[in-house]
Amino acid sequence: MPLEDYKRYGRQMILEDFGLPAQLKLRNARVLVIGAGGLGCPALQYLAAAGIGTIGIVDPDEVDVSNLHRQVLHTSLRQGWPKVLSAKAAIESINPAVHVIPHITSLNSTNAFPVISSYDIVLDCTDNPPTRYLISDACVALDKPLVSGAAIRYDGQLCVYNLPLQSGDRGPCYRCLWPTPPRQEEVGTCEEIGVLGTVTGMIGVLQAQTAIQLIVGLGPYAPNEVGVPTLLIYSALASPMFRSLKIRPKRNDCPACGREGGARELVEKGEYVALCGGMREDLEGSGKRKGQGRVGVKELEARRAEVDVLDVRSKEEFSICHLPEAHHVPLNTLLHDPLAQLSPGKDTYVMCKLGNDSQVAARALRDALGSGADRVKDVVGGLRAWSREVDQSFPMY
Ligand SMILES: Nc1ncnc2c1ncn2[C@@H]1O[C@H](COP(=O)(O)OP(=O)(O)OP(=O)(O)O)[C@@H](O)[C@H]1O
Ligand SMILES: [Zn+2]
Repeated sequence: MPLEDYKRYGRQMILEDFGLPAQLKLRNARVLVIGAGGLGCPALQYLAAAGIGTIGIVDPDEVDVSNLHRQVLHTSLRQGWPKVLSAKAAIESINPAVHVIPHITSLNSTNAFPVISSYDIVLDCTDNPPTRYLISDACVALDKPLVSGAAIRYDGQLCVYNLPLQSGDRGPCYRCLWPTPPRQEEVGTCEEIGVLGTVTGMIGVLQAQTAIQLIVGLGPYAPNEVGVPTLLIYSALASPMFRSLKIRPKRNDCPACGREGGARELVEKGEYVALCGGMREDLEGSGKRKGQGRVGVKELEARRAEVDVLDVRSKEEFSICHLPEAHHVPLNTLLHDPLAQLSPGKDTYVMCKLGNDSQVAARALRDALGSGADRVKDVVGGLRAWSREVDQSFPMY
């Protein structure tokens, strides 16, 4: 090891059960981090600082200002950079000895095997169910331990899937634990429902720590330990904040890890988006489609004085910004008693941030109304489209 590295890593090398051998294991290790966002950034930061020799990073996305409260490797000056290159630059300034391999691409069923195969351990730091199933299946097929993290709102989870056990067998995979994908309406993104930066930080750091322990063989992953797979549940608002659940062994009927070759076939079939309920076709908020019962923001602008504008966002979001004439009814209140929210004799234009919840609300209002339902419209693209197409000074969050 270079002389300087004795000093650089001295504080961790003197730890019991660590020493020079552990440091050399870290240097020889190859770790793949998929997603350089809220979880990936803190994970990468600590993996690099600890001296992991080779780190691959996969992400197709670019740095946006809305990432910076939690994606701590990216900076204001690197807005617009590919996240992978921004993370690489940050890592190189922390520890120039780390060899960073950039993969500026989305992991998909075509590239999963070639990308993952040359690494020893995989960290799932992504944010969507189709990718989680794909990563898990590919790790089962390639026999790689998978350190999986998730965080949303004030809550997070951590689990090691496909964990090598002392018996020679493997722990359960993601599919064993979550055989059925969540319904689309249960899946919210950070953009839609929010996340605290320190929560993704907690889970990302735990992912890095778990990877280090797996590489070195520490604690539950020491060679003489049984290595019981657990699901760690973190909730910043709960007391205690951490709970740990022992999870069941792998399922014999798991389509991925329950039979030889199953996982490989699943990756090759590549039906991940379909498995998770297809694209959010009818709930997409891109602002492009204007069907029956939908209006664009230009029409809202033209008619805002004569219609009733109903804003169905949460009270927190409404307090951040709203149209002055908007009348506020959070989605859940509206769904509880749709008709109570309608102003008589006026057309109602329903809006939200992106144009997803407003569709749900408008549908409920129309169903409740029966005849005359066409007086209820939802505003395509929501306030995001308003801030882009009508009033650029309107705050967007
Ligand atoms: N299939 C995939 N392959 C590689 N990276 C992925 C894949 N799916 C998601 N990601 C990346 O995982 C990261 C997840 O980060 P995070 O959850 O913090 O969300 P974000 O997309 O950056 O932000 P926001 O949801 O606020 O727009 C993102 O950078 C995203 O591009
Ligand atoms: Zn399984």
